[in-house]
Amino acid sequence: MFKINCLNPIAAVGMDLFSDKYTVTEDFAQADAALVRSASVHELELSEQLQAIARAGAGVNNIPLDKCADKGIVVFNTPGANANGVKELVIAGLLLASRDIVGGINWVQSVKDDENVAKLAEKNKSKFAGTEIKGKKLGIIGLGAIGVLVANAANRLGMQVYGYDPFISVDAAWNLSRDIKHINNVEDIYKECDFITVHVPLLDSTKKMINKEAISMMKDNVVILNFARDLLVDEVDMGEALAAGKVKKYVTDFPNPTTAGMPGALVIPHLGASTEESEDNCAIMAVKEIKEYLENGNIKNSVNYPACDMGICTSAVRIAINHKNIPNMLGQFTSILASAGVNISDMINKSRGNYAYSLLDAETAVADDVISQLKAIDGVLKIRVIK
Ligand SMILES: NC(=O)C1=CN([C@@H]2O[C@H](COP(=O)(O)OP(=O)(O)OC[C@H]3O[C@@H](n4cnc5c(N)ncnc54)[C@H](O)[C@@H]3O)[C@@H](O)[C@H]2O)C=CC1
Ligand SMILES: O=C(O)C(=O)COP(=O)(O)O
Repeated sequence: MFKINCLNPIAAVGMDLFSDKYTVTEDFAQADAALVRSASVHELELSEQLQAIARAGAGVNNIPLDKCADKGIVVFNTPGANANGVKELVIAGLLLASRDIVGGINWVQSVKDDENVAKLAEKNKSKFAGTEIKGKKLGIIGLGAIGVLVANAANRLGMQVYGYDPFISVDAAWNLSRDIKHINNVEDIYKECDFITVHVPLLDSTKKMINKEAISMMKDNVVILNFARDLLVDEVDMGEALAAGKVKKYVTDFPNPTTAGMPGALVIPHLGASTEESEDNCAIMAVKEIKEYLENGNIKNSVNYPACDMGICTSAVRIAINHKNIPNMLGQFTSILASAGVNISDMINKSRGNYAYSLLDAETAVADDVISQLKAIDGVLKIRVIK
């Protein structure tokens, strides 16, 4: 029986995929695998029993990836599963920044009991007038699952779209409309665009990428949208740029003590992925990843271990070994098995950075002391007999 812990509520349509071989535990310390959305895993103790964590979503900055890898815990995310939800909110953000829809709605509430509300509206509506997005220049930093959808949608709404992503994947490039202007230097986005939206992961290399220096290169009255992570933007610099009138609006999906009351900021309570469809898509993908890993040892969409697929085990035994990516690991595995008279029918070994993963299928049962010998090899982080 596998024990699953949910650190956040996970959509039922995903949880329902767990068969009667699984049970849900309230206790993270007892779990074989955990599901999480934005809850932080950084402070949690990682038990020996924990095999996998699946992030039902894209950003994995709430999970200590290297610490997990070092304990042989495979971390997954669900690439693209919530991208449409975010894209739609970004389009809403473009519109909310262009016309004072929020101010107008709040104003109506302030006169809602006046019987002349209709006349008052006609008299006051010019205070909330704005501009259209058609024809304006939109710069997109990060053309992954979300950036590409935003680019194509904004293009269809008549915007001139500029895209920057030095690490764009082949798939993303294929999906990008040919109308998107390919930018090689992010400064060209800063200098040219009326709207700039950021869709990169939070990494050391991207932290505070939108700062005083970047903003100083931008057009006056620029609108900046951040549906990626608050720490990508130096929000103290942002507050100053809004106060100085350099930035017209800062649309962010991340309330915090700096942004929540910031004049000129439109702050949304992290709703990008909070749609029924995105929540369902993420839950289904995350649960399938965990099941495939626990039941067959196969790894798909991991962010700290290599992809690895040896199908379903048809031999007597399957052993999964999470280990360091150092020389002679396979040599040691095979010689220990050979000395024990175990014939290997199939095997696979994949590496990613400092970590590697091996699956070995054997034709006969493998004794516990042989597994103990494998476990004792220097560089082995975790070992499981799956079947
Ligand atoms: N507001 C919300 O609810 C949500 C927010 N997010 C955030 O959005 C981020 C992006 O999500 P996805 O598009 O699904 O991820 P993704 O991994 O598909 O795309 C990220 C893209 O950023 C690019 N990139 C990395 N460093 C870059 C740099 N320095 N300059 C330009 N491009 C760079 C990568 O090459 C990749 O193409 C996530 O990491 C997460 O933080 C994601 C989903 C929901
Ligand atoms: O997928 C992401 O990166 C998100 O930011 C979505 O977060 P959530 O699952 O809505 O807490």
